[in-house]
Amino acid sequence: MFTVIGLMSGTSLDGVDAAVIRTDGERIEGFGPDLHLPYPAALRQHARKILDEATTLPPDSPALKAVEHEITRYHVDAARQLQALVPDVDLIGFHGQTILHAPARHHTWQIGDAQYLSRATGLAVIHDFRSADVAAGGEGAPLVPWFHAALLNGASGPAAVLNIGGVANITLVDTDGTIHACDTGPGNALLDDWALRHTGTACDVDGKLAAMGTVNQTLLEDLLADPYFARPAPKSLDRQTFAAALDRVSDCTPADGAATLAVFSVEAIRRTPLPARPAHWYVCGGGRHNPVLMRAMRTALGVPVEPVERLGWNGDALEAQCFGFLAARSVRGLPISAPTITGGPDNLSGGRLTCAGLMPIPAWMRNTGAA
Ligand SMILES: Nc1ncnc2c1ncn2[C@@H]1O[C@H](COP(=O)(O)OP(=O)(O)OP(=O)(O)O)[C@@H](O)[C@H]1O
Ligand SMILES: CC(=O)N[C@H]1[C@@H]2OC[C@@H](O2)[C@@H](O)[C@@H]1O[C@H](C)C(=O)O
Repeated sequence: MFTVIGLMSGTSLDGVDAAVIRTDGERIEGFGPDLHLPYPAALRQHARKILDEATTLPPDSPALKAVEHEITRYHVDAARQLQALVPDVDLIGFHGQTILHAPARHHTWQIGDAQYLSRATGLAVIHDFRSADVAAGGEGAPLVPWFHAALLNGASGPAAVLNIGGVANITLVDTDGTIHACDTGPGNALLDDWALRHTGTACDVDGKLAAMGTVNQTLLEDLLADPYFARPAPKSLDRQTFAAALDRVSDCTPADGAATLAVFSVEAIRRTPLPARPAHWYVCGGGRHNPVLMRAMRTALGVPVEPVERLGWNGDALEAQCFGFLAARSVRGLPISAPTITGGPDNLSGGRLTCAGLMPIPAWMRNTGAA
């Protein structure tokens, strides 16, 4: 068993989620403390600019390097806070910040300085989780399904775990244990951008704006006509894939636009082609705090839709815990992707190990022969 700190900064660009997990990458012995370190507004803006320009940015761009350093600094801070609470951590799983995801061009780009994180914490860091699968022809996302399946621990299916982050993704564990997954469509990202544009707040807090609006059905069907939604899984998205939807709803009132974008996310979930209809949906990610999204999903799906807390899970820390879990899988050479999850050719391991400078070889590395 390893004690691992998992670090995740998602597509919402809202900050770092950090969590401690005890796991061997197969079984989960337990969880330690978790925390969220929000990015200040200026860093969000800078990171957003990098993300918007990522298709043309050279990797050595000074602006990119500055944002990468600043983002890593928050990860260092988060990891150190957890180290102060849990002194015997073995390693770190560090997702980094996705600024571009283009698997069709064999490219996925997470920024973050693993050397700096390793040096500052004295710990070995597993990072770059997605590129091995993308290089092999897979989508490189979503990667959370192995973790969802381990948490479900053979519970009778078919059950769906839905993450509503900036992008939304689903894991379906079928009755025979097969894990199916894909990104379903937008999650909160469009709503966040719309809310920022019209209210100056980073998100539509508690869905208050959307709740006052009426869905524009013509626009909604127009948005859902995108071929992505009919494509079978596995499939994955960049945060900006549906950014043009904001222009398409630009003539709506702020409230109607928010209502239409909220139902866009929900209908994209409902229309996702799945091999089995889930009898139960468990929801994690920030979108489960939005009552408009949750209400619309209950109406659209017609089966129980509940936050993952119903299963005793922590829906805000789940992705951070996941990258701790995947780090443990990585050091053991276990798969973190699979053909039914990311569409790659095989069950593949992934992640890269970075140890800063002359750090003493950790005990776990001697035991696993990974050194
Ligand atoms: N009270 C709330 N009301 C409405 N929306 C909320 C609320 N709380 C959180 N959110 C939404 O949740 C988002 C953050 O969700 P989360 O942290 O799961 O995203 P992420 O991990 O960055 O994304 P991804 O999973 O795509 O990487 C916020 O940007 C916001 O849109
Ligand atoms: C490329 C990338 O960072 N994708 C994220 C994003 O955020 C949600 C969805 O799109 C998911 O595919 C993935 O994150 C989770 C943690 C995953 O890999 O499972």
